[in-house]
Amino acid sequence: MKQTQLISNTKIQQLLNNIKNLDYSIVSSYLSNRIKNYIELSNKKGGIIGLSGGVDSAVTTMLLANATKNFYILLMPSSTTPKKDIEDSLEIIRKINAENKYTIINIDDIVEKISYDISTNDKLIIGNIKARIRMTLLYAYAQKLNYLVIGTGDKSELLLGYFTKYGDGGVDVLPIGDLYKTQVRELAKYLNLPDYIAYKPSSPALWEGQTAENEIGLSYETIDAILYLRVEQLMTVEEISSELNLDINIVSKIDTMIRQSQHKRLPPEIFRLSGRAINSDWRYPRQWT
Ligand SMILES: Nc1ncnc2c1ncn2[C@@H]1O[C@H](COP(=O)(O)OP(=O)(O)OC[C@H]2O[C@@H]([n+]3cccc(C(=O)O)c3)[C@H](O)[C@@H]2O)[C@@H](O)[C@H]1O
Ligand SMILES: Nc1ncnc2c1ncn2[C@@H]1O[C@H](COP(=O)(O)OP(=O)(O)OP(=O)(O)O)[C@@H](O)[C@H]1O
Ligand SMILES: [Mg+2]
Repeated sequence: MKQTQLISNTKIQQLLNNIKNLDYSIVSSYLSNRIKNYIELSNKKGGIIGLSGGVDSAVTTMLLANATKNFYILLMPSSTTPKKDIEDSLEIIRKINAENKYTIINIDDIVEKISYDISTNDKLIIGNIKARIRMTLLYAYAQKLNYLVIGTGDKSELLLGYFTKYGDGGVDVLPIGDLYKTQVRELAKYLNLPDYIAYKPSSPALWEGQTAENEIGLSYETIDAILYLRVEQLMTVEEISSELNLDINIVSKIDTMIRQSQHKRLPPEIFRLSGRAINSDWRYPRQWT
């Protein structure tokens, strides 16, 4: 089915109107407060963030700047970063008066060195290396400043596993991790970000011309409608297909992506030998506190 057909699907549009219908003033102040508290509870001084010029990092940067004056921003362009994304990032930095709180580090040399050493020109492998180099730089800066690494993943990407494991997924906290992409765009508008950022087509920019919707093969409108019915309403794949008038293979594809990316959302599996294996359920015992 063509994407235009999917976007003009009125059932999807109606559902999206519901999904988007949040009080963004409350969402915004709640999330900034949570960032502030989380930094304090972690005994850290502030937060560091990678700003790409995309809507997720733009929104999270605004929330961080509203949470604390102790924030720092890294721009880490590579040869595949569009110039416009760097300009848009600098525009956001001006908007929040953070001209003395950012650094630009071009990652091309490091990427080239690693790609050469492992003899690869595979765009996916190199793309994931880029994401992990950015993570490495953010953690180095975080330690230098005694800050936390503030992640930018949204609920749609987290559910689909559309991120690099231990790359952009390697962060300390995910402030917008419970907002679908379509909700993040609404929050961007509430935060007075310009439309060209709020509605910028999502792209990891890991290779030239890459866009999330092309790589996944569906629009975020369709993705979010399916995710919402599957995750919040617990509907079956068949029910969603009939509810949204969508080919069952499309719904199945999203369902499979959620299932196959579970490992990215959890700490590494530990093979249990004792009664107290330190797996994802384990918490230190209450009596310790
Ligand atoms: N069942 C399993 N249990 C435990 N580990 C498992 C596993 N299956 C794979 N793995 C491990 O996971 C690795 C694959 O995961 P990963 O390395 O992430 O690689 P992969 O999922 O193949 O690629 C990352 C995807 O995320 C997209 N991305 C990346 C970065 C940023 C953004 C963005 O939106 O900005 C999007 C990127 O375009 C690409 O489509 C495997 O090489 C393997 O090591
Ligand atoms: N050139 C870059 N400079 C700094 N950080 C970057 C850069 N590219 C990616 N990142 C970091 O990796 C994160 C993941 O990228 P991703 O493309 O998912 O997010 P986004 O660009 O903020 O929004 P969108 O998903 O809509 O494109 C970014 O939010 C940002 O924190
Ligand atoms: Mg992007």
